[in-house]
Order: sequence, then C-alpha cells, then structure tokens
Amino acid sequence: MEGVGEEEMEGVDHLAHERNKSEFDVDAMKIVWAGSPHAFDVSDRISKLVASDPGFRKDNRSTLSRKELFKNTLRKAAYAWKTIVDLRLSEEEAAKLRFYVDEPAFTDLHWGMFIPAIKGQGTEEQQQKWLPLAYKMQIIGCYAQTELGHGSNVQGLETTATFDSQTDEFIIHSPTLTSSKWWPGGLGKVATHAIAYARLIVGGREHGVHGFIVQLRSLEDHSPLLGITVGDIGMKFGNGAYNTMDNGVLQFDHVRIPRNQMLMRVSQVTCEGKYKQSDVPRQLVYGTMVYVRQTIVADASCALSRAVCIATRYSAVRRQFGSQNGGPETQVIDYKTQQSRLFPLLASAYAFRFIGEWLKWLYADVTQRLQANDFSTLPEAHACTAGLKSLTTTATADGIEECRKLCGGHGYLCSSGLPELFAVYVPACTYEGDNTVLLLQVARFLMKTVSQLGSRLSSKKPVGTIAYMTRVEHLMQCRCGVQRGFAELSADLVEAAVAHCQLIVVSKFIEKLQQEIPGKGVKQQLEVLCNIYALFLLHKHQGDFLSTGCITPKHAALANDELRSLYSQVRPNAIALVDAFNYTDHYLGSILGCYDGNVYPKLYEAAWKDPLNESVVPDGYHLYIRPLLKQEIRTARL
Ligand SMILES: CCCCCCCCCC/C=C\CCCCCCCC(=O)SCCNC(=O)CCNC(=O)[C@H](O)C(C)(C)COP(=O)(O)OP(=O)(O)OC[C@H]1O[C@@H](n2cnc3c(N)ncnc32)[C@H](O)[C@@H]1OP(=O)(O)O
Ligand SMILES: Cc1cc2nc3c(=O)[nH]c(=O)nc-3n(C[C@H](O)[C@H](O)[C@H](O)COP(=O)(O)OP(=O)(O)OC[C@H]3O[C@@H](n4cnc5c(N)ncnc54)[C@H](O)[C@@H]3O)c2cc1C
Repeated sequence: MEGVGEEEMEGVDHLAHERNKSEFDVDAMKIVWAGSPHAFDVSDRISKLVASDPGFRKDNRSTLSRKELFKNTLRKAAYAWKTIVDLRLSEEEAAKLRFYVDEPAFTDLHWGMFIPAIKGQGTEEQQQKWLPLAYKMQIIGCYAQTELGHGSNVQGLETTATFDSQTDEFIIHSPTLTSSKWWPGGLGKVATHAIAYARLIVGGREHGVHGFIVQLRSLEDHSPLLGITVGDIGMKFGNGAYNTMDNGVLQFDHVRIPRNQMLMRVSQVTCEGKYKQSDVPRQLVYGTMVYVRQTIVADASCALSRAVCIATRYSAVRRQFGSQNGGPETQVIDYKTQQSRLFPLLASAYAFRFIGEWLKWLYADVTQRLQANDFSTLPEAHACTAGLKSLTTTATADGIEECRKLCGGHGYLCSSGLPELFAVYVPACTYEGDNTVLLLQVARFLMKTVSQLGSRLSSKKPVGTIAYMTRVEHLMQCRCGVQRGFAELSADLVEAAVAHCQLIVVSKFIEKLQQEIPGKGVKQQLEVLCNIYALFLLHKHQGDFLSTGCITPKHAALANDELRSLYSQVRPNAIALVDAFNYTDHYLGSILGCYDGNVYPKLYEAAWKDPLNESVVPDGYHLYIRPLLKQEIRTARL
C-alpha cells in the first residue's frame, strides 16, 4: 500500500522485539499452563481446528439481531456436534471444541449441568436410562432450579412435586407466579428435558427440595407438552454476549411424571408412598452446584488470561508521549502505572490457573470419598468451591474491565474483544451462587472451624503464608470475639472469608512451585508471578496486615519496593508470558490482542466493515438531517 511503513506491513511480527527479550522457555510454559503435554496437544490441535473453520466464525456477532444471533448459535452448535461425530472426537476433545467455539449456548447447560446432575444424583438405573440419550444428544437438558421469586434461597423454592400413590406419579406444579422457573439456560427455546427442583410432598408431608427429570417438549415437533408453558426471558446485558443463550421461563400446570423420574440417589419415595432419606447429608442434592463452581474457577483463569493477553500485547504496541529527539514515543507498557495495573492481573491469571487445578483435584477427591460414604471433607469442599468461585469471578470480572481501561479508547471498541468478554463473563459473579451469598457460606464454615479448633484455623500452610494466615485468624477473632449475631457481623465476616480464600490461593501457588517444573527459566518466572500476586494483595489490604501486627509499616514499605522490582523483572517477559496461553487470534477475537501486533491497519480496515459504512450518506439523512441543515436561518432570539 502507498506510504505503508515497515511498522504497518502485514506478515511482519511487530512484537518480535518483545518476544526476543524472553528469559524463559515459552514452549515449556505452554505445557505448564495447559497442565500437561497431552492437555497442551489437545488444546493446541482443537483450537487451531476451530480457528481454521469458517463455520465457527464469530466476528459478526455484534451486528446480528437477537433472532439472527440465536439461529446462528443453533447452527454453530449443530455444526460443532457434526464435527465431533464426523471426526470421532473424544469427550475431552469435544469439550475443548465447545470451549474454543466460545459462545454461551444451551450445550453448556446440557453437558455442564444436566448430565452431571444425573450422574451425581441419579441411581445406577436412572443413569443407565438417561445418560445414553443425553450423551447422544437425543434429548437436550437444562438445569431448572432458580425461580422468579427465589434463586439464592434454594429451600425457598415454591414449585411442588406431589406424590400420587394411585398412579405412582409425581404431579409437578407451579402454584404461584413467583414459582415460575426463571433463568435456566437452554430452557427458553431448546431443551426437551429439565432437571426441575421442587418441594417434595408425600402423603401431605413436605420433605424439602429434590430434583426431578421432566420432559418439556415433544421429541417429534418440539412443541411444549401438556401443562408446560415455556419461553425466553428476554434480552440480557450487552449486545451479542450472553444473548446467544436462551435463558427461559417455565410454568408447570399439574404435570405428571413417573415416580422413577425423581433423582433418587440421595433419597427415595417407594411406590407405597414411603419417603426414605439415605444416610447421606441432604446437601448432596446440591452436588451439581459444587461441581460447576469448581469448573467456574478454571473458567476464571481462561477469561482473565484472555483479557490480560489482549491488554499486554496492546500495551507493548501502543506508544504515547516520551519521544526523545524525534525518536519513537514510549511504549505504554513501560510506564510504572501501567505495570502496576497490568502485572498483578497477569499474576492472578496464573494463580487462578493453579488454584483451578487444585480445586479439580479436591472435587475429585471428595467425590471418591462420597462413594465410600466418607463425608468428612464435604464441608471443606463446599467452603472452598463456594469461596474460590466467589473470589476468582469477582477478581476476573474486575480484571477484564481494568484491561479494557488499560487499552484506552480502543479498548471500548467491539473489535478489541473486551466489551464482549466482559458482557459474557460478568454473570459469573451471580450464577451458580451469588458471590456474597457464597462468601457467607465460607464465613459460616470459618466460624464453625474456629469454634472447633480454637484460634488456629490451620497450621498446614507453607511458611510464606504466615502473614496471610495471621490476617485471617485476626479478622475472625475480632468478629467472633464480640457477642453479636452472625447477621450483625456478616459484612465483616465476608471480609474474613475473602482473606481466607486469598490465603488458599497464595498457599497453593507456593505449593505449585515446590513441584518439579521443567523448562529453562520457567520456575523462576512463576516465582516472580507468585510473589507479585502475594505482595500485591498484601499492599492492597495492608490495613488488615498492619492491624494484625504481623507486619510493620516498614515491612509494608519494603513490600512495595519489592513489587516495583518484580514488575521490572516481569517486563521483558510479559509478551512471552501471555504467548504461553497459546490462544489463537480467532479465540481471542481481538484486533488489539492479535499475535503479530499489527494493530492499526487492522483497526482501520475493520471500521469500514461496519454496516453503517455501507453507504456514504446514512439512512435518515434526507428525512431528518437535510431539512435541519436547509431550514431558514431565523433571526435568532438567542
Ligand atoms: C466471550 C467469552 C467469555 C468466556 C468466559 C467464560 C464464561 C463461561 C460462559 C459459558 C456459559 C455458560 C457456562 C456457565 C453456566 C452457569 C450456569 C449457572 C447455573 C445456575 O446458576 S444453577 C443455580 C445456582 N444456584 C445457586 O447456586 C443457589 C445458591 N444457594 C445455595 O447453594 C443454598 O441455598 C445455600 C446458600 C448454600 C443455603 O442452602 P441451605 O439453606 O439449604 O443450607 P444452609 O445454609 O442452612 O446450610 C445447611 C448446611 O449445609 C451445608 N451446605 C450448604 N450447601 C452445601 C453444598 N453445596 N455442599 C455441601 N454442604 C452444603 C452448609 O455448610 C450447612 O452446613 P452446617 O449445618 O453449617 O454444617
Ligand atoms: C446468566 C445467568 C445464567 C443462569 N443460569 C441458570 C441456570 O441455568 N439454572 C438455574 O437454576 N439458575 C440459573 N441462573 C440463576 C442464578 O443461579 C441466580 O440468579 C443466582 O443463584 C442468584 O440468585 P438470585 O438471583 O435469587 O439473587 P438474590 O439472592 O436475589 O440476590 C440479590 C441480592 O441479595 C443478596 N442476598 C441474598 N440473600 C442474602 C443473604 N442471606 N444475606 C445477605 N445478602 C443476601 C445478594 O448478595 C444480592 O446482592 C442464572 C443466572 C444468570 C444471571
């Protein structure tokens, strides 16, 4: 192109100079981020498969109407399924393909909640009947728990399931407007079946909330079955974004289902109408939520790392001020303020990756124990999944917004990928448990632990976390010491719960570094990131740390000095650390974050593709603007 300088040429890696600064083996770090060589191979292969297939394009989402957007989502879901079947992808590869298609859709709830609910709360017989249908997608399921009037308070749900011993059936009914099921993903237009949560009534006696498999739509013509009123709840936050998902409303009008469609692993109803509670904690009925919360923590590291990748690459590309003698302006990534905002988020992305790995292990461990009727770690598993889901999603949502701001004006363009990422991500602070409600569960767990163990919450933490542990104990003692009710102290206890979760993240990051980590300079980089994560939080919450007396003002000042030094150590490695996420440009969906850093020509080119630029003179000019411009110039009384 005429006048195109070297800095704007296509096919040139405009970040090569940054990549050459790296002080560690990026390929080895890619394996660490993926979790194993096998996991890296699957991710790398599937992400490239999706990126290279025009059937999975997503750059037009923000210009489609809700109906066009949704139809396109259905097309993609069907195309993804055909790809999975044609290529005979494994369950792991199929899950990765749905991940890289990167579009909230009914399939998330079918695979992410409907199937896990049957696996976790169904009997062997129920699993044998329903899982094969679900795995072959011969039925499409959703998880219908939340109602118009209740979401957090599961025990407040109003839908009823009344046993009719005459016909050996349950009658599922929505007695009030507020008992309408409201929010379940996939429910609005697609799901043929639901796991519906309802108050069990047997012989006139209530037995709390249980799960029931209910068919909603005909498998012949998709019409709602008798007694079923179902639809979409309407547009949600942002364009595109989560509007690819049909979150639905559902009312039952005395819908009859066979008795064997109550999920009966935890408790049973016999044909004689006898309710039997297994000798397992009733909270196992909440098991699916625990499972999803631990997956949401892994999701957080993915979403945050995407935003950080975009902001880091663009911060290396963007130059502003600082030109010496007509030379190039300063890269904004070299400003200390930019580093102090960006690098803690980079460290958090890695920290959440590793806590997600640990939580996956904890969940697998508690699941194995449950099979042996060992419930000893269930309270800790609930507290950890609830608390870490809350901590990581809040930090990630805030982090994505910070990354948008780190990109200046261009971060506000849809083509930056950040507005869409934010809009899709933020409900994670609410779904699967409102973050405050979940922290209250952690606070309750801590209160019980303190009362059982006395002051020390746990001595099983690495030395480097003593300050963090003392902070939690102090925050708890300050609250538990005074004789005021839980409700009165709840805002303070939530702070202690956050501190407890931050302690877990820091200690698991330190434990990760005690493992064998291959690759030149890889462990050193992770140590820098771990120290940044820990010292950034210490700096942010230094009031807590100082008030506990476990650090002095001098320590706080030294920590701040060390942070600045650590930022300088990360700086030459920043681009390589985000390259290690191994995201394709397709998955990132961001011009600012494109791998080659050739941002300006791409931004300029993308602008002209906007539908508004299809005509030089906009629709409406002749009707509204021309008359305005041509009106008589009246003698102004202004
Ligand atoms: C551009 C691309 C961006 C990409 C970004 C990625 C984002 C992903 C996008 C993809 C799209 C979709 C994927 C995500 C899909 C998510 C869908 C969300 C689905 C839902 O929201 S489902 C509904 C979720 N609902 C909830 O979570 C409800 C929350 N409420 C509760 O859990 C409970 O009501 C409660 C708050 C825990 C209270 O329960 P209850 O009143 O019964 O109990 P108590 O508080 O009295 O406690 C009694 C006792 O029981 C213990 N306990 C409570 N819960 C549990 C549990 N789950 N497990 C074990 N034990 C539990 C509690 O500790 C008490 O014990 P104690 O008596 O103290 O010993
Ligand atoms: C995008 C999206 C997808 C969803 N998908 C599904 C799905 O597939 N299936 C499904 O069943 N549900 C789904 N949900 C519903 C979701 O699970 C609930 O919205 C969530 O559990 C929060 O409950 P709520 O809406 O009742 O919030 P509320 O509890 O009404 O929260 C409102 C405010 O009250 C506060 N609050 C509530 N209780 C307390 C308390 N005891 N103490 C202090 N403060 C309190 C909360 O902190 C919050 O600030 C989805 C929601 C969204 C946004």
